[in-house]
Amino acid sequence: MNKAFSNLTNFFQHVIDEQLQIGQLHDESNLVSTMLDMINKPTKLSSFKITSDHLIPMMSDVVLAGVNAGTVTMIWIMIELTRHPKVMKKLQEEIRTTLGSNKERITEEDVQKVEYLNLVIKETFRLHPPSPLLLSRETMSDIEIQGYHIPKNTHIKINTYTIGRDPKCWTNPDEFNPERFSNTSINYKGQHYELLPFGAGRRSCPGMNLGITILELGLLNILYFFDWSLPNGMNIEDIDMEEDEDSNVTKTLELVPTLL
Ligand code: HEM
Repeated sequence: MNKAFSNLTNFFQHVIDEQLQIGQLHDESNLVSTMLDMINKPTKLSSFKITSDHLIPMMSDVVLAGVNAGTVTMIWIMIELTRHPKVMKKLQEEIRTTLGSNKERITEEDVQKVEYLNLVIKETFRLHPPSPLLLSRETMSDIEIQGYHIPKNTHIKINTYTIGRDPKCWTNPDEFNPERFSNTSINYKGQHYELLPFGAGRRSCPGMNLGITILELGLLNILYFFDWSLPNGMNIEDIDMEEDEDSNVTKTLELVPTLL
């Protein structure tokens, strides 16, 4: 682990050095450039000041906390779409109709235009939250929950995986059915405790908006330009639906793209 972190730190330092060499500050589309720019800007005494010590930890947050959860969610979405061809067809038709034909590139402006994609994302988060136990919490005082006494300083895990499949919260909870979200205001922003893929409260995910944008942009691209099928000889029943044993669940899936 030390070796892996040391390699990662060297890599981040290399990216920073490269950016410093290019010397093009004020580029808002580039995170490293933006942070370097903030280091040089004067700040009010009372506000948070970014220094060069913050750079590598912040880059590592973005890569470690940000890349895996989005990647795993995208893989689970593709798995569920492959297992449910009618949903895949409906989604691709809606994407292609909404965005129009002959598009050369999907851009951020296209994100959030496709309502059904949002339902598919919510339904996948419900069944496959990428951080099923969230971050641990610790009780600050003795509390009583449903007759159970929980002492001060107890570590608590919130099991969003089980909540997402709880029949008290969801009708036919094991069924993948994005339409269940069509007439409800339930979203993943931390106010609805039955769906908490980004957690809730002060320690909820600060990268939610970026995570959702990356997810939508990636999915729009792969679903607009390509049709997807399982490799020859593989059937829907052969898809492994087990989560890997990991608190930050990982997953793989092999699919064959066909360019439209
Ligand atoms: C689909 C994408 C993502 C999902 C599902 C996700 C999910 C989560 C969850 C469940 C937590 C724990 C929240 C809690 O315990 O209440 C968390 C924390 C965190 N996430 Fe994300 N995340 C995503 C993307 C990102 C991105 C893109 C970034 C950064 C660019 C990011 C940065 C972080 C950080 C720094 C924390 C720790 C916050 C703290 O300790 O206070 N995440 N995320």
